[in-house]
Amino acid sequence: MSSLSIALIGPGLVGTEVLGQIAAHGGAGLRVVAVASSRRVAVAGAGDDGALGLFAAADDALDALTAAAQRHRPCVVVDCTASGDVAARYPAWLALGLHVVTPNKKPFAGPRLLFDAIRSAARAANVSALHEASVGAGLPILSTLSDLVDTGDSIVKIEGILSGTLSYIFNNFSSTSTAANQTPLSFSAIVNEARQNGYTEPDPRDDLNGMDVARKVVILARVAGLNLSLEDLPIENTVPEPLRAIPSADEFMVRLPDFDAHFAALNDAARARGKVLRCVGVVDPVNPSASGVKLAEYDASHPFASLKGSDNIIAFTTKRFPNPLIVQGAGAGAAVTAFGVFSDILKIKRQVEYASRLHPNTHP
Ligand SMILES: NC(=O)C1=CN([C@@H]2O[C@H](COP(=O)(O)OP(=O)(O)OC[C@H]3O[C@@H](n4cnc5c(N)ncnc54)[C@H](OP(=O)(O)O)[C@@H]3O)[C@@H](O)[C@H]2O)C=CC1
Ligand SMILES: N[C@@H](CC=O)C(=O)O
Repeated sequence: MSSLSIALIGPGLVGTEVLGQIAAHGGAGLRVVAVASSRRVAVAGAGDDGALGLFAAADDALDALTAAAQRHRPCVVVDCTASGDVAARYPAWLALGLHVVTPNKKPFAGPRLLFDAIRSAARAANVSALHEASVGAGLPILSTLSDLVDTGDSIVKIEGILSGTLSYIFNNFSSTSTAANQTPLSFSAIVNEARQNGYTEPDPRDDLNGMDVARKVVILARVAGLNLSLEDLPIENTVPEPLRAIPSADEFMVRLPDFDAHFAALNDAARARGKVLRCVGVVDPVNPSASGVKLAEYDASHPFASLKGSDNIIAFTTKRFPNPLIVQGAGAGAAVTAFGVFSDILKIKRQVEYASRLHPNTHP
């Protein structure tokens, strides 16, 4: 018996993996009642055991998904897009009594008004809007931060490598250049690998221009109780100026090798000083103007210098943890991101089951 329905938007890399993990777990007691992309939707019939229909073209795919979600409450809308338009619908979904789970950063890092509207709509309708995977993919970063804040700790600083893509790029770039017996991989070749591995945003410039990290900095700051927005942050943009306005991501990738020498020079200059390049995000509640995204050089002995693969590392310095509490592990890729989404869904399922034991005949 399924106690919770799923209406999933965005069956791309992450969305397909979420559906795959649910199926591989025998359905996990969940029932998928709608799947929508930008122009197509498949929905289940109105009856309790209606199967998911064929994926059909629709101008109003999200309206059809919303109607199916309402018919099958309690239901979680799972947003696996990177869309601001989809994000703008969260307050309405929550007000309808639908839960929301997402790895999308835009709803929580965009306009402060939307962030506040999401939180107050969720409170008013007694439903959840969970987004663990929006920072650090499947790593327990937002849940750890919420627990620290909710139990009265004071956040002194949050600092870390928050991009799986930039971690992968700079970990590999510094290591291939320093190994004497290895042909160094070019910057553009490593960016291409990160894209093929599923670490980048749909447009890899959203990683390279610092915006993905900046969004994570804003989310961390807001969950920590600070009133910070993207406009308040200095953000270091590593995309070469002539490539910033190119319309398509594919064309950007074709032109990127023209700038390999520029990136090799940056890397070699750091190396000559015995350092490596790393892109770091900082939330500093004590001195908010020190918050931001920077490309900095680190000694080889620094914990940020020895990461592997797409690892993220986040250090929470707090009143209780003057020696920081550290969370580290793979911070991008379909499997770990879908794990973060799936585990948020299961948290809601447990709440729904508990509530229905306490108050049979009511939902959500
Ligand atoms: N990749 C990773 O490691 C991580 C990703 N994330 C986040 O996960 C999200 C998904 O990323 P990813 O799977 O790589 O992206 P993809 O580009 O692979 O998939 C995006 C999906 O969203 C759909 N979509 C886009 N716009 C709309 C819209 N307006 N209405 C309905 N559907 C829409 C697309 O459908 P169509 O083709 O029809 O446009 C596509 O199915 C992003 O927010 C990303 O930041 C978070 C953590 C880690
Ligand atoms: N593009 C992002 C994906 C996860 O948020 C990253 O590289 O970290």
